[in-house]
Amino acid sequence: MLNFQVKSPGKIILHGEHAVVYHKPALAAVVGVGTTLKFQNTTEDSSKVSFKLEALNTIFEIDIASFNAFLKRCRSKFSEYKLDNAVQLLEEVRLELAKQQDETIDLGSPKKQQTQKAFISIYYLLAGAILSSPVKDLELQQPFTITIDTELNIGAGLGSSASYGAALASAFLAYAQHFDLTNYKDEENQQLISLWAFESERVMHGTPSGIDNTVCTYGGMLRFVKGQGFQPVKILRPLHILLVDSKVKRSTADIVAKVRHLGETFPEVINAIWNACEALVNTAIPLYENFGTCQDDSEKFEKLEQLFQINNDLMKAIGVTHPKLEQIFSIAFKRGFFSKITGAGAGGYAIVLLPENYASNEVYWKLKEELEGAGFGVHATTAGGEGLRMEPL
Ligand SMILES: Nc1ncnc2c1ncn2[C@@H]1O[C@H](COP(=O)(O)OP(=O)(O)O)[C@@H](O)[C@H]1O
Ligand SMILES: C[C@@](O)(CCOP(=O)(O)O)CC(=O)O
Repeated sequence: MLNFQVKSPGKIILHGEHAVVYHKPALAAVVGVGTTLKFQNTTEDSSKVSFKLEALNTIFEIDIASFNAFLKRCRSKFSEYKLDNAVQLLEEVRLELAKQQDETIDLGSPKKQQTQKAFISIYYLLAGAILSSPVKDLELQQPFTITIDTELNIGAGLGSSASYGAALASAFLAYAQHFDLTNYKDEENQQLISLWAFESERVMHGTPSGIDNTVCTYGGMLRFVKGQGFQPVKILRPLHILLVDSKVKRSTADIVAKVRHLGETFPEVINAIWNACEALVNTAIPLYENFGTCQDDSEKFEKLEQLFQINNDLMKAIGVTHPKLEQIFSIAFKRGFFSKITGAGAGGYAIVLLPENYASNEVYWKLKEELEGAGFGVHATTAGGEGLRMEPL
């Protein structure tokens, strides 16, 4: 196997977060920041493959002989490995890793839970890719090193987990010869990457909708309905977005559970909000699609700003705002910009819609300065660019 790297983007949800969990459509787009995975063959004489996770300051090592013994046990349990056995395989991986605590070298990271989930994903996706390989009885052979670094803040609504999962999935699937660097973009291969990235998402937060792994794999902007798949939204040019990090930590799984409880307590009220989110997504799509088709887009842009506002108010109604996010919204509003929660909310990132010529607008620089002065992380990017890509190193 040649040395290679994977660039896997993060994402924003433009509209429809939370509603998407209840099978309503959502609109998501990749952003210009993401995860980089480097696969390098090791020349040293080693009996281990190793994973350097820069963001967690941790190294995870897998002993080749014990991993192959694990594969052998799995092959005897699941006669022909298919994704239908995924639930069972994940259980086997959890048991195996619990037995192998010693294999983990923790470099003093306090982020134990994050680290544990990151390790489970590696073991699970590597085993899954090899067990389902078109090469019969494939095993781990030569030692290799995988280094993963990210520009995404973890657990903040930019899809760091899906970006991580898709990077791992593509690397392991290529290693297990499902495809190579020339054909990974074929439809069936992208489907496979997204499927395994979804499996990693299940490790991270239980019952993901699947929107994050889909958009991160395919890229662009897309309309997604849980259980039904997605359609690309054909945009003429990427959208300009300001990512604003509230620096408030939160867990997607906890917020989704809280919102679910609210919906169970007031089903009619909350269902009305999900219906409004659906109408909002359907109204927004033609605006995004037509953006850039004529010289003056100002009317469309103003409508999108209004939809940002309505969407954000709907999110506030389900209780997923935070005083720090409110501070961001009010700073942006004061300067004439529209912003909203993206992803689970209750912290994490807010997004501000930027006009085409924002960089030559003095008010934009004032906005940036004021947000930074208030202690927020600010990063201007585009939404709707390229999805996951693999290239030789
Ligand atoms: N670069 C990375 N390296 C290792 N693990 C990562 C990385 N990025 C994300 N993760 C994993 O993803 C989890 C975060 O998932 P989640 O709470 O859904 O956040 P997000 O909204 O950013 O996707 C972390 O606990 C960690 O296990
Ligand atoms: C709230 C939700 O709609 C989006 C969560 O996004 P994130 O994990 O905050 O990036 C949940 C989901 O789609 O699984």
